[in-house]
Amino acid sequence: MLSLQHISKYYQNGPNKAYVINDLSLDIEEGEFVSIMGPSGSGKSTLLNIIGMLDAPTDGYHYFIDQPVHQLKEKQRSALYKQYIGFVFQAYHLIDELTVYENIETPLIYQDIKGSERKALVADMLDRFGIVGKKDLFPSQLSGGQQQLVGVARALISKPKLLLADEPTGNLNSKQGEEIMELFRKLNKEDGVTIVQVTHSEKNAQYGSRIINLLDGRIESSITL
Ligand SMILES: Nc1ncnc2c1ncn2[C@@H]1O[C@H](COP(=O)(O)OP(=O)(O)OP(=O)(O)O)[C@@H](O)[C@H]1O
Repeated sequence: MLSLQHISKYYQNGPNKAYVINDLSLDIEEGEFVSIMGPSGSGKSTLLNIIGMLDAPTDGYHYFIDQPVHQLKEKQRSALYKQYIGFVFQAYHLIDELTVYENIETPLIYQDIKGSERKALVADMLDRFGIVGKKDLFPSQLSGGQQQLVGVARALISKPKLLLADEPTGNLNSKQGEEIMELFRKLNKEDGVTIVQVTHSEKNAQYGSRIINLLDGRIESSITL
């Protein structure tokens, strides 16, 4: 599904280059559920953002669904992202002024999907996530776990092939966190969604099929579970 080859990302620090990702190569197959771990500052979020095309590497080759991402123009990258990728963030990134319903609907509006179809898709998603009764509430009126469910529902509404999650349970209590992990497991096993998550939790990492440990912007180990 994706291939990173000799990827580096550095920031120019006076005359020095501060490497955040250092000559990293990684292939991820369709259907995998990969957990990225490593100490703070090891480059986990940067790597996830590069995979999700939200950040561009300074060097290297990046292929996604056979497209050479490193050669694409911004507009083409953004079209690829919209078609194939869903992103879940630790801090939810919901829009405060929109209701639950409207938050979930937003990606469909960007995809120019017509009103009646949007309505049916959002209704399905609300039903599936058991949040029909919350649809007219605003994010601030929900618990953290419920907000993250909305974040995941929004990421999934456009049926992405690749779901990226940066510490998706970071702000949740352990029960809420388990629910999100169970949901990811189901999405991966039953719906075939490829998942890459960044996590500090060994327990959450075990939900996946492979654990990649980063250290100083390099892969220290890759363990298949
Ligand atoms: N704009 C920038 N300029 C300079 N350095 C940066 C910039 N953005 C990120 N970095 C550095 O990149 C390094 C890796 O950051 P990243 O967020 O990828 O780490 P992480 O492993 O996800 O950390 P954490 O677990 O704390 O979230 C950090 O040392 C950070 O200071």
